[in-house]
Amino acid sequence: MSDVSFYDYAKLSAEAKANLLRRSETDISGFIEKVRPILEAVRAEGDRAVARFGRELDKADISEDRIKVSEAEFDAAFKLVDDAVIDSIKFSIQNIRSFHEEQKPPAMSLKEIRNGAFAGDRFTPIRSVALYVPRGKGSFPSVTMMTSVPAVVAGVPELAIVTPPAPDGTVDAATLVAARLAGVETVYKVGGAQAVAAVAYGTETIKPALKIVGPGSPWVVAAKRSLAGVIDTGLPAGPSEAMIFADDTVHGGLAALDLLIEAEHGPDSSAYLVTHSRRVAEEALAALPQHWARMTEQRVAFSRTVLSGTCGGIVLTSSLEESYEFVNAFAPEHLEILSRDAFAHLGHITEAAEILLGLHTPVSIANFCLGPNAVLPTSRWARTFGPLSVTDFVKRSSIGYVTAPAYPEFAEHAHRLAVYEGFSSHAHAVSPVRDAYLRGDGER
Ligand SMILES: NC(=O)c1ccc[n+]([C@@H]2O[C@H](COP(=O)([O-])OP(=O)(O)OC[C@H]3O[C@@H](n4cnc5c(N)ncnc54)[C@H](O)[C@@H]3O)[C@@H](O)[C@H]2O)c1
Ligand SMILES: N[C@H](CO)Cc1c[nH]c[nH+]1
Ligand SMILES: [Zn+2]
Repeated sequence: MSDVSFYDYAKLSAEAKANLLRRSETDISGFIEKVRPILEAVRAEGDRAVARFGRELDKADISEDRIKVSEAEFDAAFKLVDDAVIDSIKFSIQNIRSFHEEQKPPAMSLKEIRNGAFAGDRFTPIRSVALYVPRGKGSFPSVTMMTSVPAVVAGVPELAIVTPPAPDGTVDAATLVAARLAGVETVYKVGGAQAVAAVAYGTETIKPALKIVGPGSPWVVAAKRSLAGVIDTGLPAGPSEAMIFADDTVHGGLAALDLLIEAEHGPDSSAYLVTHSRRVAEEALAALPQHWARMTEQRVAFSRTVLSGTCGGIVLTSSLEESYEFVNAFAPEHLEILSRDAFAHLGHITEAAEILLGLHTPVSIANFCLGPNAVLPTSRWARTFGPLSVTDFVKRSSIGYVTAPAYPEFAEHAHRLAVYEGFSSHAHAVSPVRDAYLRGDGER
């Protein structure tokens, strides 16, 4: 297909290579401006603004008294969703739970640092967390599972899902089923920037939360960035992105098949095939029309936009080393290593949020049901952030305990350093003044 962006990597200038690293959300300043009045209205008017934006932006039949999903709506959802889909949700939740249980830190660990002096960590759940489940260019029971399961494993006592209402004023039925099966009781019908504001400030119906996690459109990303001083906004998860790394042991048609997985999310997705094999690149180009012929019109349009634009396409390198270089520079959200010897490449890749190995681990399996979390950092944040995990739902306190026999040695060193730094009270607290109190004859 001539309208697919094709890059001969070795021939690109440094500037052109840098341009390949851009994402649609790289410049989000326009959205920041546009969400400001939404955030302000929710802060000032609460439920009234939430319902109004639901009607205006989601075109939903929604009023202030129907923002919270009722028990009757949960019951109806279980009747609406096909039994086979409920089975798949249960299969996925089992795997996601099994994976995340391994991440649960011990409630407390103490190490004897020196004789009689102990130090360690204690982990306690964050008191309240909101889980953002998108619904615009798709419905996402999968995101419900990926956010809810680690939160429940962590033991967060106050959990609530926020998700946009559909035009008939309902929440996606499978999202409600997944929420209940994962152990989340509360769901609010609010999405976009107004959802982030509602859980940051609280409204008459919606309880404020300490943190919000979950991926979303640029509206959600912009609202999170704007309210980062009010609520903990967790790892930055924006529009989906994937890179398919293929060596010369695979068919390019298979690489094209997997390239389309994340390219179909929306026009703002990013999706690249990188290969040093011209045969693979040409087979991929030739296969795309066959794959498009099997897709829905909307998904063809999204993926064509992505693959023909500046955030997607095929990158032909001159060597495996150059392919590794491009992957690491891009730091993708999802990476497939499509090779009959995938483990041979793994050691060369350091910057990717999720690395899927071999011919039988397409992104789809990881998106839905393998177990690792599919809420992942986008926009090159994989260079410093990891996937959503149980640790995102707990906070760590340091614990220290010095016994009487260990105290004198520590006091001596602390006193010396306090004097050096010029802190007189710090020094007095570990001086003979303290010793007098400890003996029981302190100053009166
Ligand atoms: N990183 C991840 O783990 C991950 C997982 C799943 C999905 N995603 C990404 O999340 C995103 C989901 O986006 P989506 O659109 O499907 O759902 P969304 O829920 O994030 O966004 C839809 C909401 O945006 C708001 N909105 C839409 N148009 C607006 C306008 N003109 N003005 C103000 N607000 C407006 C509306 O309130 C609407 O409810 C996609 O980019 C997808 O690729 C990422
Ligand atoms: N690809 C998304 C994460 O970037 C997850 C997902 C859910 N459903 C489909 N895809
Ligand atoms: Zn996906």
